Amino acid sequence: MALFQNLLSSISFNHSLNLLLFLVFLYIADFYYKYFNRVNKLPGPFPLPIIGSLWNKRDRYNEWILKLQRQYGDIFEVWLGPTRKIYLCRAEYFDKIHSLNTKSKWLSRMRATEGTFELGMGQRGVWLNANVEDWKYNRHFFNQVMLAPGFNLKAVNATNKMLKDMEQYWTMLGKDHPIDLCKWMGRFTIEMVSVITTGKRSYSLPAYFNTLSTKKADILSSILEDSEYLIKNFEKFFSSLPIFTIFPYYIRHYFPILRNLTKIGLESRDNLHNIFLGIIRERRKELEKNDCEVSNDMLTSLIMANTKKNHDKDVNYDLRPMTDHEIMGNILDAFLGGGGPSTFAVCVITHYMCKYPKVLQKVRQELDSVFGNDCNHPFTLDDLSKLKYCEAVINETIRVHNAAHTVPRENTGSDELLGYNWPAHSEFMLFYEGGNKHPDFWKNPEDYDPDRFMKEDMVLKRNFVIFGGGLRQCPGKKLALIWIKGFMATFLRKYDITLMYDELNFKSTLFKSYLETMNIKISPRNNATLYS
Ligand code: HEM
Repeated sequence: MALFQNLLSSISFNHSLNLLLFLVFLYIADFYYKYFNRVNKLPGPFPLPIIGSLWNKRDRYNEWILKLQRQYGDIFEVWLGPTRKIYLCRAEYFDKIHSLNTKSKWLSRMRATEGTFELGMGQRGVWLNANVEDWKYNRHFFNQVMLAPGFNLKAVNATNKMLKDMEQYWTMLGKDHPIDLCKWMGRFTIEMVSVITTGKRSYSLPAYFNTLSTKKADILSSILEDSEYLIKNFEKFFSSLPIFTIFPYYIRHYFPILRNLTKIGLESRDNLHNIFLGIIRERRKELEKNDCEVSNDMLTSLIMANTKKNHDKDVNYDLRPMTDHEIMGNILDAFLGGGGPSTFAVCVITHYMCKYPKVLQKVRQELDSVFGNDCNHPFTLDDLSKLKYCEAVINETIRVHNAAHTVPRENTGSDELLGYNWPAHSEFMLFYEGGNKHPDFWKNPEDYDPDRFMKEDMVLKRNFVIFGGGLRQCPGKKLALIWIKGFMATFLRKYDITLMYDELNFKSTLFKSYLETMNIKISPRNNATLYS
């Protein structure tokens, strides 16, 4: 130890500087050695050490990638720091990755990082589970719940109820009170995911209402405090996710600012785990005690799956039952996957309905033809299936502004793709937004035109991807459509909406586009102005 201290004290400032310069030189040499010797050299912005290609980025992330697509074509590379990402921007390029083959080498979401493990996601659930076999096991149960008979009906009933509640709170706020649609929809999706996964409300709508009004929702304050606690922990958990996926352990834990954000992420992880493990254990006890009437929420289905108590004839006794931690992983992923993209879709649809009154008029004509004059009539699954023009509006809106503009995938074994041989763990970015706006397949791709989805156009169908594809495609697709169509059916047939801003001020990061806030005002629908 003393020898080491003597050695350190004998190093002069000049020596340290030289050592530092030497290390920087080594880093740069290593970076460019790897760059110039990479396999399958593709075009893309020339990378700089540390920042990679990011020096070239001047726009929102999705807009930058669209620009690179125009410049370099439908397959190019971008360096994020020392990591090479291969961007694919054309629907046919996704085909092999979207395979339905369970033995496919393209089922992994992204390379395992110790950060996602520390956050408790790399080892469980479906979204970031780094072990493909484990992902298959979890995804099997996730699908089973979402495809169960009765699931859609339950989702429709709960959506009707939550949207009515939200409407009541908006009415109580008064007609001049601005409504931050983004925040309200965020709360709505948490209520919905909570009911669907645990069978219980989160009360996040009344809890939010109470923060805005002097009138108070008639719910016990202890319940609302628990609800706010849950929401705040989810917010902290989600916002810390990039820190755990991008920064290595020592930088995350010891670098000022990042250190605090890491601490917040870990605290929220522990709090969420405590909440959900508590709920799971309580439900297990209830189920054991009652030998009960089984409700069809996700939690009960996951606890009962592959147990002797489950008398479902489809049960697969080869698979073992799930542990509490596995169940928790799936439930947390439903919260993680469900809220953001659906909230974004509802907000952007509302925005376009205000900017394109002719489209709104057609939406309302369809809603009126399905629901008649009764503005308060709850919608059924059958009603929603008749809303073909609303579906075209949803498709066109998500085509133009997709919350999930890019999805990552890696190959678990070396394989051929698009004429190149890729070593295992090459990192691909499926840029769905690029495919959905590709000028070879879409006429005037930047125009907002829902009518393009009203024709039987096989070329468009072939080139349109919003929920991903193959075995990893979005399991919440049907649920999201129920929420979004339900929102349109409830609010657009009944209210006129005014935007309290000019431009849609969305943000865009590596994988997602999102809004932080979107203020609107609503007033009862004025048919006279609409059809004049
Ligand atoms: C408009 C709404 C939505 C959009 C645009 C959307 C889009 C996507 C996309 C593009 C993927 C990746 C698919 C792939 O890798 O090919 C995905 C995955 C996923 N989504 Fe959604 N989603 C939406 C709503 C939902 C909802 C409501 C849920 C709630 C259950 C959900 C849960 C998930 C989960 C858990 C995954 C990960 C699946 C896996 O990796 O196996 N999503 N979503």
